[in-house]
Amino acid sequence: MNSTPHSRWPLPGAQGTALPPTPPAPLAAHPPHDHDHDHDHDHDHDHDHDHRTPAPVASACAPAGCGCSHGSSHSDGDGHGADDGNHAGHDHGALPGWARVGAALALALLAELWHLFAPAGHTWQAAGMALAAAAIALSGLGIYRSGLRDLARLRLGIHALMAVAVTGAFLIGQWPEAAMVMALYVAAERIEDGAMDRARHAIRQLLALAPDSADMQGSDGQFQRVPARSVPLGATVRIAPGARVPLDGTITRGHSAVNQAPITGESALADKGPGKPLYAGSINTTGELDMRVTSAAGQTTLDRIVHAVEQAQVSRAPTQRFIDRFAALYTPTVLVLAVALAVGAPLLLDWGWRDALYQALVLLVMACPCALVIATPVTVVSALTAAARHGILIKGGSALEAARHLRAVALDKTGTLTHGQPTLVAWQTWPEGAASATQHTATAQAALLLAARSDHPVSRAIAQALQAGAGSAAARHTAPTLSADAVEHFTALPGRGVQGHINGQPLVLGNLRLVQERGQSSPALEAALAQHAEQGRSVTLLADAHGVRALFAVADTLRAHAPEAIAQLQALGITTVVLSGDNLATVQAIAREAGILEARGALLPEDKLNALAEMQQRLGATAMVGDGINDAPALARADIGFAMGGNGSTGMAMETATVVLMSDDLRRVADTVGLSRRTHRVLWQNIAFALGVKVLFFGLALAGSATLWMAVLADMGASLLVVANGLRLRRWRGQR
Ligand SMILES: Nc1ncnc2c1ncn2[C@@H]1O[C@H](COP(=O)(O)OP(=O)(O)OP(=O)(O)O)[C@@H](O)[C@H]1O
Ligand SMILES: [Zn+2]
Repeated sequence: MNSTPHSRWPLPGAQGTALPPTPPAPLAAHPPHDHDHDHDHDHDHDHDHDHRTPAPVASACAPAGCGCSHGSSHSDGDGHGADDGNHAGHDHGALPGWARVGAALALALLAELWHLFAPAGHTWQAAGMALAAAAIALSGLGIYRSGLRDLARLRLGIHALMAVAVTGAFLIGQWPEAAMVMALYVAAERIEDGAMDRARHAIRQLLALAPDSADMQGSDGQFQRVPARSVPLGATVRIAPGARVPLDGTITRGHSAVNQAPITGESALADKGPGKPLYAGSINTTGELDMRVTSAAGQTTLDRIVHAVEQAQVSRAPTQRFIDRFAALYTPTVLVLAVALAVGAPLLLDWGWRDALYQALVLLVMACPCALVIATPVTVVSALTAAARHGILIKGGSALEAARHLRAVALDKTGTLTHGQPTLVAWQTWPEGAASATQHTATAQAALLLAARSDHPVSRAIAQALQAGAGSAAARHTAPTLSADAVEHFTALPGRGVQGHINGQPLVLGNLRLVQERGQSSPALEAALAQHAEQGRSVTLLADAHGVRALFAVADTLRAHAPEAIAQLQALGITTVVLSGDNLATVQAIAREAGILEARGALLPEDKLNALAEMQQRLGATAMVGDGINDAPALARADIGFAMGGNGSTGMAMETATVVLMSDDLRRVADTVGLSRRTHRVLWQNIAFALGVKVLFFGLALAGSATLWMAVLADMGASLLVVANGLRLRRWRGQR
């Protein structure tokens, strides 16, 4: 339970995350780039990426070396990790700018017209060929260069195939077509490149929501507008009504309704006052607020969301790995077929060698798996972005794809089904009525001291309530003397409570399990506990060496959307189970309220892990939803770990989880499953379509009636359609 927004954030790439290792340069190292995504940024961003990420950046390219777009055209497949630095430059060398592509297209068109209308004769013919050659040179030099490099390494990249196809077509007298094919191919690559880039950087638009300047209080007490980047931690910043919050902070003065949609995806306004966290990018609607800055520019929750999504895009989704493997086989297979056609058709089918060669060249162009290969990353990246915008931070394509297989969801109780902010509703000394007034006060003091040392929600509830009592009572003057250091040998007992010595006396504050283990339980005590448990309250006991001295009952409230969320999961055919460290009767009461049929209580962290493994065995793929340190092992073990990311969650849980629910809204679990199913549908629509087009052209080529530029246009058309279909996911809205 940390209290500042920045300290309880999943540190992308920190130990134990599902993210790939964080590259050394954090977001903050690129502040100038971070906000300029409105103009043509292909270059900046790709370079940005190339040195920030160890893996190929969501590059769709198959190991076989498809040259297909995505700002990368990695003809040097396996060289990615090794020579990141220089392939960035080489990629862009392969693709000329739009001006040159346009000029090449115009020249190719001219060559085509020349071919049709120019009078016969060697001079005219030669001039036409020169036009075509110019078009090819303008657009295709980079392709030739990387194609040759691939050939030299005995790798059959699409660039090599294109170079061969275009040269071959030119040589067999199809020079206008050769020119058109090269120009169209390069144009298509550029378009895909841009689309992929836009999809990948759509998440960056979130960053623009945090203003670049802040009204900071100077040493003279006056507020002055300064660049947000120069605001130090701890500074006071004022946010006018209607303005956006520039940095993360804690409110020090004022009350207002705040729209936190960029962070939580929740456009419902949150009422906030002193002590509450504010997130950069949120809109302050009604009142003026002052806040103490808790995270510098580049380190805000918003920055971290964007960074986490970008990291997620780097990791390859399973479908993508499958397509990559497929593409690696597809290209050489088509190549073999092309050679077979060129050699076999004249011998076996009596085709003219020119026709056979031509159709073989068509097959070479078709060997490009572009549409197939771009279909997956565009779709996955769009889905991850849409999810982030709705407060679902998915840390990798694998989790996105896995969610649709979920058969069961295990939920933690405290902080997940409930708000995790219990309050003390009753306390009494034990045995009942035996304590004098002084003993009563001393007991409260001891419990307060122990509880105050712990971050556990139960302890905090006890400490808060007893503190308030102590502050107003006659005991006020004794409180300062027994300060926190009055507790010696303080230890947390996970799943049980805490222990420590006060005035040399060993004391424990914990649950019934702890007291039973110490042999200090009794039927009377357990009966008293059962009464509270029936009402969903958790009971904590204070005990010394001689026995139980007091009993504290805390109650937590069910999250508003919990019953609806559980119903949604059940409607999806997903079994829900509560796994809690709290005692069983209490857990059962809360589970009943939420509509969950199965409840397990009194679980230690390792028991939670075992319970989860048992669910995986019995029910199939199981997710865990949790918020606490005691949930971390189960979150890691689960097929998908969901962490509550809003108020009160522990950084540990968020680091371990593969999905963080920024809004603490349990309905997002069902939403994630829905998005996963939707993504899966789009992925396979795309794959089927891209393959269908290839099969169609295959047939046409074998029938001898495909033309080169039809093949290129079809490849381009298929790529564009597939990209458009994938981008549709950016508009996904969840179930509401
Ligand atoms: N620091 C503590 N102070 C007081 N009680 C504690 C403390 N730690 C654990 N307990 C007791 O042990 C029980 C189990 O704790 P644990 O942290 O494993 O689960 P929890 O967070 O309360 O519940 P859940 O598993 O549903 O989140 C708590 O319900 C509480 O009664
Ligand atoms: Zn292609």
